[in-house]
Amino acid sequence: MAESKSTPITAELYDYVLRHNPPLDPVLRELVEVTHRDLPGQAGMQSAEEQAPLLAFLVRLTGARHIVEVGTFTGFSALAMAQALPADGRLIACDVSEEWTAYGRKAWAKAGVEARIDLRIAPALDTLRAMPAEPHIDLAYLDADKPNYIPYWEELVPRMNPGGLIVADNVFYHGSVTASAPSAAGAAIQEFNDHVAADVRMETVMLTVADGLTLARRLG
Ligand SMILES: C[S@@+](CC[C@H](N)C(=O)[O-])C[C@H]1O[C@@H](n2cnc3c(N)ncnc32)[C@H](O)[C@@H]1O
Repeated sequence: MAESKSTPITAELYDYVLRHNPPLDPVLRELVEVTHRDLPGQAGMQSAEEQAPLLAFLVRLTGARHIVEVGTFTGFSALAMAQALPADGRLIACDVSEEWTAYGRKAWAKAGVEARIDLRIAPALDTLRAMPAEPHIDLAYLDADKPNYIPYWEELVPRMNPGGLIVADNVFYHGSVTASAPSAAGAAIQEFNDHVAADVRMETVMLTVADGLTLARRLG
Protein backbone atom coordinates (compact mmCIF):
# COMPACT_ATOMS: atom_id res chain seq x y z
CA MET A 1 0.00 0.00 0.00
CA ALA A 2 1.27 3.51 -0.82
CA GLU A 3 2.45 5.61 2.10
CA SER A 4 0.30 8.71 2.71
CA LYS A 5 2.01 12.02 3.31
CA SER A 6 -1.29 13.59 4.41
CA THR A 7 -1.31 15.09 7.89
CA PRO A 8 -4.27 13.80 9.96
CA ILE A 9 -6.82 16.58 10.49
CA THR A 10 -7.25 16.92 14.26
CA ALA A 11 -9.94 19.22 15.69
CA GLU A 12 -7.19 21.77 16.48
CA LEU A 13 -5.80 21.62 12.95
CA TYR A 14 -9.29 21.91 11.46
CA ASP A 15 -9.96 25.07 13.53
CA TYR A 16 -6.57 26.38 12.44
CA VAL A 17 -7.50 25.84 8.76
CA LEU A 18 -10.82 27.65 9.20
CA ARG A 19 -9.07 30.53 10.97
CA HIS A 20 -6.65 30.91 8.06
CA ASN A 21 -9.32 30.77 5.36
CA PRO A 22 -11.42 33.79 4.41
CA PRO A 23 -14.17 33.94 7.08
CA LEU A 24 -17.75 33.11 6.08
CA ASP A 25 -19.67 36.31 5.43
CA PRO A 26 -22.54 36.98 7.88
CA VAL A 27 -25.28 35.56 5.58
CA LEU A 28 -23.40 32.29 5.01
CA ARG A 29 -22.68 32.06 8.76
CA GLU A 30 -26.34 32.65 9.62
CA LEU A 31 -27.39 30.00 7.07
CA VAL A 32 -25.15 27.43 8.78
CA GLU A 33 -26.65 28.31 12.17
CA VAL A 34 -30.28 28.34 10.98
CA THR A 35 -29.84 25.01 9.13
CA HIS A 36 -28.44 23.36 12.28
CA ARG A 37 -31.16 24.92 14.45
CA ASP A 38 -34.17 24.10 12.24
CA LEU A 39 -33.00 20.92 10.49
CA PRO A 40 -30.71 19.16 12.97
CA GLY A 41 -31.38 15.76 11.41
CA GLN A 42 -30.38 16.91 7.91
CA ALA A 43 -27.77 19.61 8.61
CA GLY A 44 -24.95 17.12 7.97
CA MET A 45 -25.84 17.37 4.27
CA GLN A 46 -24.59 20.94 4.13
CA SER A 47 -21.22 21.27 2.41
CA ALA A 48 -18.34 21.66 4.86
CA GLU A 49 -17.45 25.19 5.95
CA GLU A 50 -14.07 25.13 4.18
CA GLN A 51 -15.81 24.27 0.91
CA ALA A 52 -17.47 27.70 0.72
CA PRO A 53 -14.23 29.68 0.21
CA LEU A 54 -12.88 26.87 -1.99
CA LEU A 55 -15.93 26.93 -4.30
CA ALA A 56 -15.78 30.74 -4.45
CA PHE A 57 -12.07 30.52 -5.27
CA LEU A 58 -12.76 28.03 -8.09
CA VAL A 59 -15.51 30.22 -9.54
CA ARG A 60 -13.13 33.20 -9.65
CA LEU A 61 -10.15 31.11 -10.83
CA THR A 62 -12.09 29.70 -13.79
CA GLY A 63 -13.87 32.98 -14.53
CA ALA A 64 -17.11 30.97 -14.53
CA ARG A 65 -20.26 32.80 -15.68
CA HIS A 66 -22.61 29.84 -16.02
CA ILE A 67 -22.80 27.41 -13.09
CA VAL A 68 -25.02 24.39 -12.50
CA GLU A 69 -25.50 23.01 -9.00
CA VAL A 70 -26.99 19.54 -8.56
CA GLY A 71 -28.21 19.36 -4.94
CA THR A 72 -28.91 22.69 -3.21
CA PHE A 73 -30.46 21.82 0.19
CA THR A 74 -30.62 25.10 2.20
CA GLY A 75 -28.53 26.99 -0.32
CA PHE A 76 -25.09 27.20 1.33
CA SER A 77 -22.87 26.15 -1.59
CA ALA A 78 -25.10 27.98 -4.09
CA LEU A 79 -24.72 31.19 -2.08
CA ALA A 80 -20.93 30.83 -1.84
CA MET A 81 -20.65 30.33 -5.61
CA ALA A 82 -23.20 33.02 -6.55
CA GLN A 83 -21.35 35.61 -4.47
CA ALA A 84 -18.21 34.87 -6.51
CA LEU A 85 -19.99 35.20 -9.87
CA PRO A 86 -19.92 38.46 -11.81
CA ALA A 87 -23.21 40.40 -11.61
CA ASP A 88 -24.40 38.99 -14.94
CA GLY A 89 -23.36 35.42 -14.07
CA ARG A 90 -26.01 32.74 -13.55
CA LEU A 91 -26.28 29.66 -11.35
CA ILE A 92 -28.98 27.06 -12.03
CA ALA A 93 -29.72 25.33 -8.72
CA CYS A 94 -31.37 21.88 -8.92
CA ASP A 95 -33.25 20.33 -6.02
CA VAL A 96 -36.50 18.50 -5.27
CA SER A 97 -37.26 20.12 -1.92
CA GLU A 98 -39.32 23.34 -1.74
CA GLU A 99 -39.01 23.21 2.05
CA TRP A 100 -35.22 23.05 2.26
CA THR A 101 -34.50 25.43 -0.62
CA ALA A 102 -36.86 28.04 0.92
CA TYR A 103 -34.03 28.71 3.41
CA GLY A 104 -31.74 29.31 0.45
CA ARG A 105 -34.13 31.70 -1.27
CA LYS A 106 -34.25 33.82 1.90
CA ALA A 107 -30.48 33.86 2.33
CA TRP A 108 -29.82 34.60 -1.35
CA ALA A 109 -32.16 37.60 -1.16
CA LYS A 110 -30.52 38.78 2.06
CA ALA A 111 -27.11 38.57 0.37
CA GLY A 112 -28.43 40.41 -2.70
CA VAL A 113 -27.61 37.61 -5.17
CA GLU A 114 -31.09 36.17 -5.78
CA ALA A 115 -31.12 37.49 -9.37
CA ARG A 116 -28.08 35.33 -10.15
CA ILE A 117 -29.72 32.08 -8.98
CA ASP A 118 -32.35 30.20 -10.97
CA LEU A 119 -33.79 27.52 -8.67
CA ARG A 120 -35.41 24.59 -10.47
CA ILE A 121 -37.53 22.33 -8.30
CA ALA A 122 -37.64 18.99 -10.13
CA PRO A 123 -35.62 15.77 -10.30
CA ALA A 124 -32.21 17.07 -11.35
CA LEU A 125 -31.94 14.60 -14.23
CA ASP A 126 -35.03 16.19 -15.82
CA THR A 127 -33.59 19.67 -15.32
CA LEU A 128 -30.22 18.68 -16.82
CA ARG A 129 -31.83 16.92 -19.81
CA ALA A 130 -33.91 20.03 -20.56
CA MET A 131 -30.77 22.18 -20.86
CA PRO A 132 -29.19 22.90 -24.26
CA ALA A 133 -27.21 19.85 -25.39
CA GLU A 134 -24.19 21.84 -26.59
CA PRO A 135 -21.33 22.96 -24.32
CA HIS A 136 -22.33 26.02 -22.27
CA ILE A 137 -21.54 25.28 -18.58
CA ASP A 138 -18.35 26.66 -17.00
CA LEU A 139 -18.62 25.01 -13.59
CA ALA A 140 -20.88 22.30 -12.15
CA TYR A 141 -21.12 21.26 -8.50
CA LEU A 142 -22.39 17.73 -7.99
CA ASP A 143 -23.82 17.16 -4.49
CA ALA A 144 -27.16 15.31 -4.69
CA ASP A 145 -28.39 11.69 -4.50
CA LYS A 146 -25.40 9.38 -4.90
CA PRO A 147 -27.02 6.62 -7.04
CA ASN A 148 -27.54 9.23 -9.78
CA TYR A 149 -23.97 10.57 -9.79
CA ILE A 150 -23.07 8.66 -13.00
CA PRO A 151 -26.25 9.74 -14.86
CA TYR A 152 -25.63 13.35 -13.71
CA TRP A 153 -22.02 13.09 -14.91
CA GLU A 154 -23.14 11.78 -18.30
CA GLU A 155 -25.59 14.68 -18.72
CA LEU A 156 -23.05 17.26 -17.55
CA VAL A 157 -19.85 16.28 -19.41
CA PRO A 158 -21.09 17.01 -22.98
CA ARG A 159 -22.56 20.31 -21.76
CA MET A 160 -19.28 21.52 -20.22
CA ASN A 161 -17.33 24.18 -22.09
CA PRO A 162 -13.71 23.29 -22.94
CA GLY A 163 -11.80 23.81 -19.70
CA GLY A 164 -15.08 23.70 -17.74
CA LEU A 165 -14.85 22.27 -14.25
CA ILE A 166 -16.99 19.62 -12.57
CA VAL A 167 -16.62 19.52 -8.78
CA ALA A 168 -18.03 16.31 -7.24
CA ASP A 169 -18.57 16.15 -3.47
CA ASN A 170 -18.56 13.14 -1.10
CA VAL A 171 -16.30 10.98 -3.27
CA PHE A 172 -15.08 9.17 -0.11
CA TYR A 173 -18.66 8.62 1.03
CA HIS A 174 -17.50 8.75 4.65
CA GLY A 175 -14.67 6.33 3.86
CA SER A 176 -16.98 3.59 2.60
CA VAL A 177 -15.51 3.66 -0.92
CA THR A 178 -12.83 1.26 0.31
CA ALA A 179 -15.31 -1.11 2.04
CA SER A 180 -15.89 -4.56 0.55
CA ALA A 181 -19.63 -4.44 1.38
CA PRO A 182 -20.59 -0.74 1.24
CA SER A 183 -24.11 0.70 1.48
CA ALA A 184 -26.00 1.28 -1.79
CA ALA A 185 -24.85 4.91 -1.80
CA GLY A 186 -21.27 3.89 -1.01
CA ALA A 187 -21.32 1.36 -3.87
CA ALA A 188 -22.72 4.04 -6.20
CA ILE A 189 -19.83 6.34 -5.32
CA GLN A 190 -17.32 3.48 -5.83
CA GLU A 191 -18.74 3.00 -9.34
CA PHE A 192 -18.81 6.76 -9.95
CA ASN A 193 -15.14 7.14 -8.98
CA ASP A 194 -14.13 4.30 -11.35
CA HIS A 195 -16.28 5.80 -14.11
CA VAL A 196 -14.70 9.25 -13.68
CA ALA A 197 -11.13 7.91 -13.54
CA ALA A 198 -11.71 6.10 -16.86
CA ASP A 199 -13.30 9.09 -18.65
CA VAL A 200 -10.83 10.30 -21.29
CA ARG A 201 -12.94 13.44 -21.95
CA MET A 202 -11.89 14.89 -18.59
CA GLU A 203 -8.67 15.55 -16.67
CA THR A 204 -9.40 14.56 -13.10
CA VAL A 205 -7.88 14.85 -9.63
CA MET A 206 -9.35 13.52 -6.38
CA LEU A 207 -8.65 15.73 -3.37
CA THR A 208 -8.66 14.84 0.32
CA VAL A 209 -10.90 17.80 1.17
CA ALA A 210 -13.74 17.20 3.67
CA ASP A 211 -15.53 13.97 2.54
CA GLY A 212 -13.45 13.81 -0.65
CA LEU A 213 -13.75 16.19 -3.57
CA THR A 214 -13.05 15.40 -7.22
CA LEU A 215 -12.13 18.18 -9.64
CA ALA A 216 -12.51 17.33 -13.33
CA ARG A 217 -11.71 19.64 -16.24
CA ARG A 218 -13.20 19.18 -19.71
CA LEU A 219 -10.48 18.56 -22.28
CA GLY A 220 -10.57 19.82 -25.86
C1 LIG B 1 -26.05 16.97 0.23
S1 LIG B 1 -27.50 17.92 -0.03
C2 LIG B 1 -26.88 19.34 -0.89
C3 LIG B 1 -26.10 20.25 0.01
C4 LIG B 1 -25.83 21.62 -0.56
N1 LIG B 1 -24.96 21.55 -1.72
C5 LIG B 1 -25.24 22.53 0.52
O1 LIG B 1 -24.05 22.84 0.47
O2 LIG B 1 -25.97 22.89 1.44
C6 LIG B 1 -28.32 16.98 -1.27
C7 LIG B 1 -29.57 17.61 -1.87
O3 LIG B 1 -29.93 16.84 -3.02
C8 LIG B 1 -31.32 16.90 -3.15
N2 LIG B 1 -31.75 15.79 -4.02
C9 LIG B 1 -31.87 14.48 -3.71
N3 LIG B 1 -32.32 13.80 -4.76
C10 LIG B 1 -32.49 14.68 -5.78
C11 LIG B 1 -32.91 14.59 -7.13
N4 LIG B 1 -33.25 13.43 -7.67
N5 LIG B 1 -32.96 15.71 -7.85
C12 LIG B 1 -32.61 16.92 -7.32
N6 LIG B 1 -32.19 17.06 -6.06
C13 LIG B 1 -32.12 15.96 -5.29
C14 LIG B 1 -31.85 16.81 -1.74
O4 LIG B 1 -33.16 17.36 -1.67
C15 LIG B 1 -30.81 17.61 -0.97
O5 LIG B 1 -31.25 18.93 -0.75
